[in-house]
Amino acid sequence: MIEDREPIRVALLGCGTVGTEVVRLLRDRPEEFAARVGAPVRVTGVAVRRPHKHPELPEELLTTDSASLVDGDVDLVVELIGGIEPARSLLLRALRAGKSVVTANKALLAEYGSELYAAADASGADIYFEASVAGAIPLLRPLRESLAGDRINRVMGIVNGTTNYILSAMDSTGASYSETLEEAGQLGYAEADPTADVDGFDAAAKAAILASLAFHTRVTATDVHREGISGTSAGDITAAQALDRRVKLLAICDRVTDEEGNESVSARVHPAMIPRDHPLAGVGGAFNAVFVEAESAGQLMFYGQGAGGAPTASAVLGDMVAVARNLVVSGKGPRESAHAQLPVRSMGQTPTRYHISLDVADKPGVLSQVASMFNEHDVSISVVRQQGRGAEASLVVVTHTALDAALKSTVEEIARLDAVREVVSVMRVEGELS
Ligand SMILES: NC(=O)c1ccc[n+]([C@@H]2O[C@H](COP(=O)([O-])OP(=O)(O)OC[C@H]3O[C@@H](n4cnc5c(N)ncnc54)[C@H](O)[C@@H]3O)[C@@H](O)[C@H]2O)c1
Ligand SMILES: N[C@@H](CCO)C(=O)O
Ligand code: NA
Repeated sequence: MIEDREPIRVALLGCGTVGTEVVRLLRDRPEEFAARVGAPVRVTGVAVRRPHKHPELPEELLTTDSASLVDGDVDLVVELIGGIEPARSLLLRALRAGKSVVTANKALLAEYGSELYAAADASGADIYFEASVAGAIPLLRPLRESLAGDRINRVMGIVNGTTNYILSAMDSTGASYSETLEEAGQLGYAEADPTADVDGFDAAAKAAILASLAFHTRVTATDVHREGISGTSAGDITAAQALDRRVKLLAICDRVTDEEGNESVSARVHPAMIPRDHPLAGVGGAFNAVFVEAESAGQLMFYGQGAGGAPTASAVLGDMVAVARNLVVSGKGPRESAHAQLPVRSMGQTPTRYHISLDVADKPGVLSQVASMFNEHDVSISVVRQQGRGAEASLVVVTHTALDAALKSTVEEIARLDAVREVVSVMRVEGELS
């Protein structure tokens, strides 16, 4: 009988938005979990900061002493505190003692992932972290396991719900960035301090995790070029609409092969214009979606709820079942795979495409002056649109692919031309043939 087996003892660290849902789901369906695992799963302690805030939990489970909980008789430590410390020390402590770990902590993994993997490897413990990227969406397990026999060339997606909510609202209502951010806060999407979301830190940590798994290379958050959406204006959104495009904050991880066949990787987070008929353009509100392009599998798309208590708890519970099953059969989950160790490109050396919208003087020769700047930097132009507006005219240029540094310096020089009154919008373009 399953219920007669030794239970898998779980320590939960942190009981906030996600932790509360994990506890609820475990308590609602204990028999189902036992049947799927092959042994009962029992929470033996919950570390919290303020026990009086958790009247829903039996008092004997609650503790403020996380370290003693980790050191006690537990088989699995589930970390839902977030941030670097004390999460890092607590997880290292657990792993070094041979206790497996499930975490949703992208900030920690993106900075100290290798340290955690090494500790897990040394003691034979498991580390699972599906909830850390794109919440409920099964994405990391497909990368770590299902696609382990393929060769991934690109991972591109929307991995932050808060910013996607803001950009979607700006696109549909024409509202300004600050109005929409306030709204997102009221609806509970944006964090109390929304910096991690709107400045792209959250998405950059996720991009580092995705690039590491996709390219079997250690990529940390500092390797990821990061631009948030605080500089995205209603003018950028309108400029995108005029070209039948939408602005999305994208995390993009690429395998880049140079002319000599040398491979490297690049990882970046920035707003980009994508065609309105691109599947990522239709991802609205706080949803996430990620495209994976693999050599044999072709294009895959993962879509669903990337944030929120219950959706994120679904991913945590899936990982808990995986670890518990491994414990029952004395198996092991996947280890770190960083054998390729490809060099990481700087943003300047990453191939991108730009959309540039300019207010220019409406007189002859302006177009050729602008065009010659692109020529000088060896950047070729894909689309040019010029529209007269009385004394002023607007000029829109979309380039072909070039190195980002060349595109950036071209724009800087164009901005200095006398005939250019204002650079209205500069944004990268993704999701179409160059
Ligand atoms: N909320 C989401 O939508 C979501 C989605 C994906 C991943 N995550 C990740 O899940 C983790 C938890 O997020 P959350 O939204 O539940 O955060 P939260 O702030 O709601 O919960 C964290 C809890 O940990 C507690 N805590 C802080 N320090 C502690 C300590 N030393 N010991 C014990 N408890 C402590 C806090 O009091 C709080 O209750 C984070 O790593 C986050 O990035 C969250
Ligand atoms: N703040 C994050 C939570 C999920 O990681 C978001 O908005 O996507
Ligand atoms: Na996920």
